[in-house]
Amino acid sequence: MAGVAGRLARLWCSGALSSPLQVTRFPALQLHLCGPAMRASQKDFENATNQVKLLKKDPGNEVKLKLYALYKQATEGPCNVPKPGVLDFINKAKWDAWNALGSLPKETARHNYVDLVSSLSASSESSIQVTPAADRKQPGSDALVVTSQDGITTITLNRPDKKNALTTQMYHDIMLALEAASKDDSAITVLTGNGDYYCSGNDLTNFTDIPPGGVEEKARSGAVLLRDFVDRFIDFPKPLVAVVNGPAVGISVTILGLFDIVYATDRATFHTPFSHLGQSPEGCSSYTFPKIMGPSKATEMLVFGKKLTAREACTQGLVTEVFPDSTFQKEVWVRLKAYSKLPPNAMRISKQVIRNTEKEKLHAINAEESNILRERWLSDECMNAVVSFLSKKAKL
Ligand SMILES: CCCCC/C=C/CC(=O)SCCNC(=O)CCNC(=O)[C@H](O)C(C)(C)COP(=O)(O)OP(=O)(O)OC[C@H]1O[C@@H](n2cnc3c(N)ncnc32)[C@H](O)[C@@H]1OP(=O)(O)O
Repeated sequence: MAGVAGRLARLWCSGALSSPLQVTRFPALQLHLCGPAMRASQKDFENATNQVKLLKKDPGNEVKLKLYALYKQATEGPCNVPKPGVLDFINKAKWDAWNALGSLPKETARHNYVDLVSSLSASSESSIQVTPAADRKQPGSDALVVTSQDGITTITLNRPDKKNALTTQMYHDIMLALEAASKDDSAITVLTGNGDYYCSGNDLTNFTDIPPGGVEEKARSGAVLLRDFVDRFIDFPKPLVAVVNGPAVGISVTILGLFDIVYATDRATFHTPFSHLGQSPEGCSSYTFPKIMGPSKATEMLVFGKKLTAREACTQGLVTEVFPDSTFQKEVWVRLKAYSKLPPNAMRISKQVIRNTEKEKLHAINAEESNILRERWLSDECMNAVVSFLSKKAKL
């Protein structure tokens, strides 16, 4: 906590807060850092110190540390008191945050304090419970719905009439949603589907949208998109949970190996029919599946296209737990709400400890799988399979 607050505060002093999230979340502050200095009066400052006591929402420890540091800097100037001992966690975190402000002038600190309180007051006036996070970029269509509630950001695939097949736009939107979720206040991020399917994988009509550069260009851009998409899952910093509400196909199955928890209804099935489609595994499954379930079970799925029931997938370690369909939603959300109340920083750090050693390897595997698929997409085997599906001659 102290480290995060310290780093934030140092960035703050250096004027280097530049990500879109920070820009939108603290617009007034950003204006102050980047534009001409406007000064807050002593009266504004006193009003802000009163206003802060009236906030309806707890702004969280990181923000409280920032407020503390700015208040001390504004009233006492640079930190010159002795550093508390390492075991005095709270006072040490406060000291770190204050000390990180360095020689920031008192009146700048006063101004930043007023701006911060005013941005907090504005956001705490909202009484809406279920909202897309205020600073989240909205997806480009309603095929993806993103909500935040109870410390959980939920990304819902919302094309039930097409079994939640992933269009090119949806890949982009999911990447945007993950990026926003990685920076928002939620503790946990969930991916789920609306309707009877979780996801039927890549929308096969994506293959019909051929650019002027022809099929080679299509395959090249598809491989770049696939690689970027899977990279977001590899790098996602918070606990990532799949709530598999029904059958899952193709890429929606393979990326499950990059999730931290997979909860499934007993109605779900897991199907990766790559050979049938003239394609090859993606989503790092060529590495994660053999690791999770052993090479021969992975081969049955990824090479022979064996469809697993939810219970089989659970026995093989791909699914964490299976729930009866009748109680699935209720049981899963009760559980996730309880998890979301755990200290978010501790969860994030524990995830890093579990996952970070493999990240480099996963990125390399993702690059390799995407390259191989680029060639597969140009093969007769793949083109014939897509044409068969599109002409309604073949279904899985
Ligand atoms: C950036 C690019 C990255 C690429 C990454 C690569 C990923 C690889 C994969 O994901 S491979 C998996 C591809 N998916 C499939 O092959 C599934 C194809 N769909 C089916 O076989 C069936 O639709 C089904 C088994 C999923 C469901 O069958 P059911 O009979 O229950 O339902 P319908 O077939 O009537 O489906 C309803 C409508 O939905 C359309 N649809 C379903 N899935 C897809 C899909 N993947 N792509 C495109 N369209 C899909 C289906 O055509 C129906 O549409 P209609 O009502 O207009 O007829």
